[in-house]
Amino acid sequence: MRVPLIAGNWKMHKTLDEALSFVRYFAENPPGENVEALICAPAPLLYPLADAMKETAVALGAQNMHHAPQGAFTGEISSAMIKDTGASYVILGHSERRQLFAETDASVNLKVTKALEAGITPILCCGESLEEREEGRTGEVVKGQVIKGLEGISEVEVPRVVIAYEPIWAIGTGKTASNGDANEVCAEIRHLIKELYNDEAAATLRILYGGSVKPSTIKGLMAESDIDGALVGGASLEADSFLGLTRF
Ligand SMILES: O=C(CO)COP(=O)(O)O
Repeated sequence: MRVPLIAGNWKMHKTLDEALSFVRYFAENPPGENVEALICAPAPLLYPLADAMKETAVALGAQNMHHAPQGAFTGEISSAMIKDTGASYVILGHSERRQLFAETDASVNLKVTKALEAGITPILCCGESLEEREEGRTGEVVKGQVIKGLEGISEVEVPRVVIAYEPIWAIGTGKTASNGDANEVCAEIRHLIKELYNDEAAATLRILYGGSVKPSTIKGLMAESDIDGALVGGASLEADSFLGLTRF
């Protein structure tokens, strides 16, 4: 049984005060039952949030990491640093990082490998651009990103990976893939995992949809066969809205 995962990606939002008041709200208003709720916060907030979240049923994640254990990489953070904070997830290969910070499938693959080694759950992001969708290349692009992102990951480790399908054209635009279209791509990803690994890995690995998900749209998405949760930007910033996402 795959436990649904509702993950908020705060991106570059929130000061410490704002983040702590968000968490205080959760101490009083727990997320829905039988759902794993996760906030992926900016790096400077990880230590104080881990401390504040001890009282809540919400897990904590980072939004990126470097693959090297340490070194001359100004501005970067390592898997050990993330682990030290108490965070247990990391988003890797988000389309914003691929587009704005020149991340490649190869660099994302190194990060996925190192996150697993460190005992941190990687959320491997994939998704096509509008142009790629219009050219009918969605499946090819997404599968390529997943194959390359998982290169060298063993069948023992792969069930621990979370894959997030986020069509680029749906991120922050208010345009969402239809439930059926989102599910179709998630099902293709699951089928690919079965081909690359085995039935058990495909049945265990969680696949999220992301792109303008809101409390009003979560129920329909979660009713689909191959969508195991959501990776949410804008609608995860307000505590009440995030809470609504976990109660579908
Ligand atoms: O990029 C996203 C989550 O990682 C999606 O962002 P929005 O929910 O704001 O569209």
